[in-house]
Amino acid sequence: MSTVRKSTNIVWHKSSVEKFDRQELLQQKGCVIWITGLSGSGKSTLACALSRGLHSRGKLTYILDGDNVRHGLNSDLSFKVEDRAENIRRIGEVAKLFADAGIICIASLISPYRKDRDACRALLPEGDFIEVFLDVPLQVCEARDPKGLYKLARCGKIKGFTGIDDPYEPPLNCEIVLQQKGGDCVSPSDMAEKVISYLEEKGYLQA
Ligand SMILES: Nc1ncnc2c1ncn2[C@@H]1O[C@H](COP(=O)(O)OS(=O)(=O)O)[C@@H](OP(=O)(O)O)[C@H]1O
Ligand SMILES: Nc1ncnc2c1ncn2[C@@H]1O[C@H](COP(=O)(O)OP(=O)(O)O)[C@@H](O)[C@H]1O
Repeated sequence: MSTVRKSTNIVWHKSSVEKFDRQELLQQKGCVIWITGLSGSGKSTLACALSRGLHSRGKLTYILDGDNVRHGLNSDLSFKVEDRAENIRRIGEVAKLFADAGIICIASLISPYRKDRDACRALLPEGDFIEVFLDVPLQVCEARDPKGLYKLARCGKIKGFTGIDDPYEPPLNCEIVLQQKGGDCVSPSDMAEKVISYLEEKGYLQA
C-alpha cells in the first residue's frame, strides 16, 4: 500500500471492551469475506444471499458493496488504476474495523488487482481474510449485462472497463473459488451455503 502517513504524535488508546468481549456477546468471530470477480459475475447477489443465510442463523453481518460505497465514502474516486487502489484500500480498512467489531463483514467489489487485495489481506490476523473468487467467464458476464455497461464499453462509451479494456487478475491462492461455467448453473443460495460451510468448519460461527 502506498499511502503516506501524515499524522504524527498519535498514540493508540486502548479500550476495556475488546474484540474478544464483542465476539462473546455476538457468539461469532469477526472476519472479512472478500468477494472478487468481474462486473456481472454475481458478487452483489452472492453477498446478499450470504448475508441473508447468516442472518437467519442469528449471525451479524454487514455488506460493503463497491458500487454502494462509491455513492458515499468513495464518491471522489474514479476507475483509474490509482483510484481503484484507493477504493480497495479504504474498503479494506473499513472492513477491518467491522471485523474488529466482531461482525462478519462481506466486501463485494471487483478489486481487479492482486496486490490491492493482498494488501487488504495483510491488514487482518491470519485466517480472518477469506477471499472468494467468483470465477465466471467474461462471455457469461457480458451476456448478463444487467446494467448495460458491457454494451457501452464495447462501443467505446465507457473507457477502461474491467475485462474489456482494463485488466482483471484472478486470485492465485484464494480460500474459495465458486465457478459458474458452461450450462451448469449454480444458484446464489447454493454458493452462499458453500461459504457458510467454510465459516462453520473454520469456527467463525461461534465465539
Ligand atoms: N470502468 C469500469 N470498470 C468496472 N466497473 C465499472 C466501471 N465503470 C463503472 N463501473 C461500475 O462500478 C462497479 C465496480 O465498482 P468497484 O468499486 O467494485 O470497482 S473496483 O473494485 O474499484 O475496481 C461495477 O459494478 P458491478 O457490476 O457490481 O461489479 C460497475 O457497475
Ligand atoms: N448464481 C447466479 N446464477 C445466475 N445468475 C446470477 C447468479 N448470480 C447473479 N446472477 C445474475 O447476474 C447478474 C449480475 O449479478 P450481480 O450480483 O449484480 O453481479 P456483480 O455484483 O458482480 O456485478 C444479475 O442479473 C443477477 O441476477
